[in-house]
Amino acid sequence: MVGSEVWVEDPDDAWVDGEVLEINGDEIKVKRTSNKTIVAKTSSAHPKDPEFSPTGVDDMTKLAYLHEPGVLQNLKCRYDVNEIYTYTGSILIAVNPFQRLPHLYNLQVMQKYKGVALGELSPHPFAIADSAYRQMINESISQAILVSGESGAGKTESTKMLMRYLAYMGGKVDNTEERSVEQKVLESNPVLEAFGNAKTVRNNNSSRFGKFVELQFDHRGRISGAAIRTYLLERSRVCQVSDPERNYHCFYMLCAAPKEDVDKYKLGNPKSFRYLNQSNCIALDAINDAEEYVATRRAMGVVGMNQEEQDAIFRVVAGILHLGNVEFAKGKEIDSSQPKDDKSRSHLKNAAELFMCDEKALEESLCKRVFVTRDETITKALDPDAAALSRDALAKIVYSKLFDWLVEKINVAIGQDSDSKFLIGVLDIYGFESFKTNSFEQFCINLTNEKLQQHFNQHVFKMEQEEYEREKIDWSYIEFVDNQDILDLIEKKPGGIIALLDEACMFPRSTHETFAQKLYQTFKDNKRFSKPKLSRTDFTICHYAGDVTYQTDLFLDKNKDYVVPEHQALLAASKCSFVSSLFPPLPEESSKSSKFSSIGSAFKQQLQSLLETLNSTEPHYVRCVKPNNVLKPAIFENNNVLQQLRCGGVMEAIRISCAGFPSRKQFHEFIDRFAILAPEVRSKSDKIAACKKILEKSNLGGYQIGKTKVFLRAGQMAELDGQRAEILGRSSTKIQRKCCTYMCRKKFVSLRSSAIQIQAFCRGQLGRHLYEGMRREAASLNIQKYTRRFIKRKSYKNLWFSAVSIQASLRALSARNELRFRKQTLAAIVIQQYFWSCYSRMPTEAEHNFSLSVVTVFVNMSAGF
Ligand SMILES: Nc1ncnc2c1ncn2[C@@H]1O[C@H](COP(=O)(O)OP(=O)(O)OP(=O)(O)O)[C@@H](O)[C@H]1O
Repeated sequence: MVGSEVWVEDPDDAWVDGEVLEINGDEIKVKRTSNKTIVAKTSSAHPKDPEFSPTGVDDMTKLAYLHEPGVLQNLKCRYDVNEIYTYTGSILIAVNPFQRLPHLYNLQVMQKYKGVALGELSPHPFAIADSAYRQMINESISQAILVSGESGAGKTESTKMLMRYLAYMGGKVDNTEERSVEQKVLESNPVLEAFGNAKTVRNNNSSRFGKFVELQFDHRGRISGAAIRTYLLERSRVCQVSDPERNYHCFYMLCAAPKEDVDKYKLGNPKSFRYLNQSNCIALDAINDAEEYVATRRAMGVVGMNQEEQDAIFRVVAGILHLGNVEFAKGKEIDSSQPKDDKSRSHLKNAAELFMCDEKALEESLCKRVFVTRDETITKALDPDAAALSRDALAKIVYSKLFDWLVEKINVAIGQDSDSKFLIGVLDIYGFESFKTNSFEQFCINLTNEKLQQHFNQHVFKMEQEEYEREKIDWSYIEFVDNQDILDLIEKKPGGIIALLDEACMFPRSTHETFAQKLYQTFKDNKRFSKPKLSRTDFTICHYAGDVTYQTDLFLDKNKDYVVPEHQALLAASKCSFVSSLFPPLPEESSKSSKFSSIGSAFKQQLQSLLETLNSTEPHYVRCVKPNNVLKPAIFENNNVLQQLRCGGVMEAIRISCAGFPSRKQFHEFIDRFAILAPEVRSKSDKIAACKKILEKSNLGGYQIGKTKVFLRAGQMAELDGQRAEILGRSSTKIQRKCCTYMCRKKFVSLRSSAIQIQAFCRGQLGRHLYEGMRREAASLNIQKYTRRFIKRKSYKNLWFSAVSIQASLRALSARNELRFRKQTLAAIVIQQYFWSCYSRMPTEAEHNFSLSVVTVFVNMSAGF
């Protein structure tokens, strides 16, 4: 509808939103918020929820529109606020935050989730683990938690959280010295990571094997035993590492070990070993290899490996490194080979010492091959290239046997409980892979994912059915999407790809070309199989998650799980009991009959048994998503995430849901949202009747009313929203009109009253101004008068005061002068009398003058006072 908000496909951002400007047949014109206009196919547009909350919903099934863009928008807006977990029903989607969020996983959080129903608290792996644990206890059914996702998506981290929670719930309070089962299970992680993890372009700590950990519980719900099953360790990495990846962590740890260990194993700089220096990446920022070495040895102790065993393990690891440095040159005989130089000889010697086998025998096993025919035994020399291949084959088989031994040892140390009542299995397995070049490993990985996908589809389908049954609605017509045809193509016996590969491996003359031809012939009409136009040996399988083209070049070699008899004999004869135990003598029969055993078939068997276990459990799913390829926080790449949601089956789950009734709403939510279509229902207390009335008025068909929810077919929610938008649109026009009138009137009235007020004010102001002016003038006259008067008075007063004070001081002065004169006169008379009395006769004139002068002096002197 023109004016409504929609999602349309976009090559860069997967889905973008905008407002519909025009609809022209099968094309719509959409205006984006950036004002950019785009044209898209009407069929590819999806409605946008006008009521979508900016913080999203914690369960995708609560979305009004359960479609790709809605799912993507919801995950993105939650990721933006570090809400990395979201449910899709009971499936947990975990988007890798690429940053530590410790507050999400502490003990308090574990306590919070204990015993709380799924969905009551925010989505979390603890909630999934708790739900599995409760279901196991309450319903006595074994459980499985399947964690999947592409490399670096966070499977191993999620698995650790799940295991921690299960250990917390089922752990024993044990005061004995002996470590508990759950401690051993948790400590097995660092050991398996040291030997089975490596840095890859996609993950700095990538598990190069699949893992199924089975926790066994007693009738009280306590962990009583455990078992770890591993799948398909990537062997080729031991000899071949491409830049900027690394080999398995244990090699670097050992090179960084304390000096006495490094000396003991004749090691040194990792850059000096060919199996490590093919890549420039040696040290990792986030990993301290020396510390990891110590931690790994400690963990090895916890899982029951004694010092002697630990020494032997690292001796074998060092032996492999030395073996890798043995290079070959042409020997004396034609097409023969021998160690290239003294350096190679010295490494050969070191390898022999570390494997505790005979040096000469080691050299022969690398440079020669024995063929047994019906009549005779022929020894054939190998050329330098073949000897190098033989060396690498030996390194790979030793490492793979070592890894199997570690897993076995851990299992023995943890201990199985044969009386256990139920188990909870946690599967951490590689997700679907599709690279530029895909080899046998990708083929096996994708087979695993097809199998798990089928299991997942069946489960989601079952859950849907259960929901419909609970709600008592008719679900009979829902179609089930099945990938059985792909599984048949790969593993059907006889005639599947694996069977044809095994056949090819058994015929000595087969090559990857003949194998590919056979595939093209056999599957020319299979719609899941195709031959790429420009290739003679590749083949493409149309997997549930998309097309993958495989290169057959190394399929035959990689499928052969074959220990060269010379290698077997050499190491079985090792003086080190640990090494010889890795190569127990083969049963007489198998060593004679066929030297070939198929990795593909063995893996298929392993998967079969895994699926059998899973089928006997109630599954729970954790889908891990890697939001970007730069492994950094806060970057959410739509296309990338969408691809993973498709591969991880999340979109398939949604599709299954869409096949039935993808939109469902609780009665009260439905009424809240759509009562506008039938306003009279607001007064109804019967919610079902109210919902029915709304649906009747909207002229929809095919919907179902359950016991607590309304179930709508795909597209019906949009239809209802459209009707609602129309009514809202009409109402809003009416409201706008009324509002405009009201506003205009209000504005007019207020303007008018303002004008009047201004007029009145102005008039008032004028009057006031006049009055004020007059008042001011009067006041100024008064002031003038007063001032004058004041000045006058003040100056008179001052004059008067001065006169009085002058008078007073004059008077005082004259009085003083008079007094002084009198005093002087009196003094002169006294002095005269004195003189006269002195002379007692009439003084002479001289005396008289003298006394006069004395009197004068005296008078002058006193005048000076
Ligand atoms: N919940 C999380 N919190 C913090 N960081 C995480 C979380 N999940 C994953 N990471 C980060 O992502 C990295 C890759 O995660 P992880 O090793 O679990 O991926 P994976 O899916 O097991 O990959 P692979 O298949 O290669 O083994 C981790 O080393 C960690 O740095």
